[in-house]
Amino acid sequence: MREAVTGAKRIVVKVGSSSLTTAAGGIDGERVSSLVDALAKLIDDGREVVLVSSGAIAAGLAPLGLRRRPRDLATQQAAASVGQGLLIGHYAGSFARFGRTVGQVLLTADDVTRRAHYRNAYRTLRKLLDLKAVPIVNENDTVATDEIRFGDNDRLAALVAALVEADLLVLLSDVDALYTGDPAKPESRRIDEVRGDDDLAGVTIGKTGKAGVGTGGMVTKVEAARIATGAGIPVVLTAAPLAGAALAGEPIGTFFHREPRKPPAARLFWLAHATTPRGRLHLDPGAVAAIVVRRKSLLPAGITAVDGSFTAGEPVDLIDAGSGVPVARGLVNYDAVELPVLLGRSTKDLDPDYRREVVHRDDLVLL
Ligand SMILES: Nc1ncnc2c1ncn2[C@@H]1O[C@H](COP(=O)(O)OP(=O)(O)O)[C@@H](O)[C@H]1O
Ligand SMILES: N[C@@H](CCC(=O)OP(=O)(O)O)C(=O)O
Repeated sequence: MREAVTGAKRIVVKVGSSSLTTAAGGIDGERVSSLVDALAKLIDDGREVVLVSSGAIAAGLAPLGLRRRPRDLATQQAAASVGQGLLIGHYAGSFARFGRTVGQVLLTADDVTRRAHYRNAYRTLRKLLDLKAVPIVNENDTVATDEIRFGDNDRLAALVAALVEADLLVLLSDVDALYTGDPAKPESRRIDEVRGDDDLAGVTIGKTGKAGVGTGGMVTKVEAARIATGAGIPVVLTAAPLAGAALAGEPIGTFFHREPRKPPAARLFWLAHATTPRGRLHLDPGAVAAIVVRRKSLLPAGITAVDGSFTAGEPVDLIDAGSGVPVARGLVNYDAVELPVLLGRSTKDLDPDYRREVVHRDDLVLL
């Protein structure tokens, strides 16, 4: 188990807002420095580190005279816009102590789901690592709208780990491990390892901690751990001040074992876990079998109905019309308004402009 930690060559480390800010608001320079100390040591040991850091919104509060985390998206975005620069400034200064350069990478889920964007994001991260710079990733808060937003960075970190094919994901928070219930309650017990969903049965996974600056609480951390372990990447969850010890292989925090089965391609992971479908295509039984069993592309002939308003290139869910259950998600090749006249029609009867697949098999992930 600890070998998975000490032997990991490429590591994605995610740190939450609650671990970076002072009680009064604003970035806590000392906490940033001690995290950077631990990460710089890893890099000096020849490991590759991608940091996913929250904290932009929290860092922007004090300079804007905001007393608490705003609820509305526009003010959160303004705070993130002010705070992101400050946050990166802190990291740049702190990594400079070790002669290391940092690179800011701001991502939205939509960016990374489309094939060309995905390749681009991967290339940028890969090149930063090759150039021995430390990529520091955050959600692109100023442009992400409510519908497409992660909000928390836990799932983003899991998807970045899949994107860079990391050997390990480390989730750092203000709590030292996953507990069986609210860690403030004396009856809650620490969970050392999680092998699968059975180990989570009976665990009360709660919302954010007392700091009030985090977003997802344990819910999104456990979800992130599921996504990463499903992509074949083990996860360590612990408190930020314990990062160095945990990464040195000490039995600290909660270790989530990776799943043994072969994961789907990383881009499709983003499609399944990071996107919000813009519409639904209802499929007849033949089309469901073609997609689920034979892993074919979706053609107009098997679609019985369409709902939602989407444009070509956006994510849609493919629904088994019989049961109403979503069976797959894919990037659609047509606008919603183009589809009704094509439904149920054989491809050879269609105008040549409309002979392309509705969803190509390479852009499909089973749910
Ligand atoms: N079962 C649990 N085990 C551990 N922590 C939990 C649990 N349920 C809820 N929490 C809370 O989740 C908080 C961490 O989430 P959050 O505040 O979003 O942090 P971050 O900013 O690091 O993402 C902890 O402070 C803890 O109070
Ligand atoms: N992108 C946002 C993340 C928001 C947030 O609070 O995330 P987290 O602390 O990881 O639950 C930010 O930088 O403020």
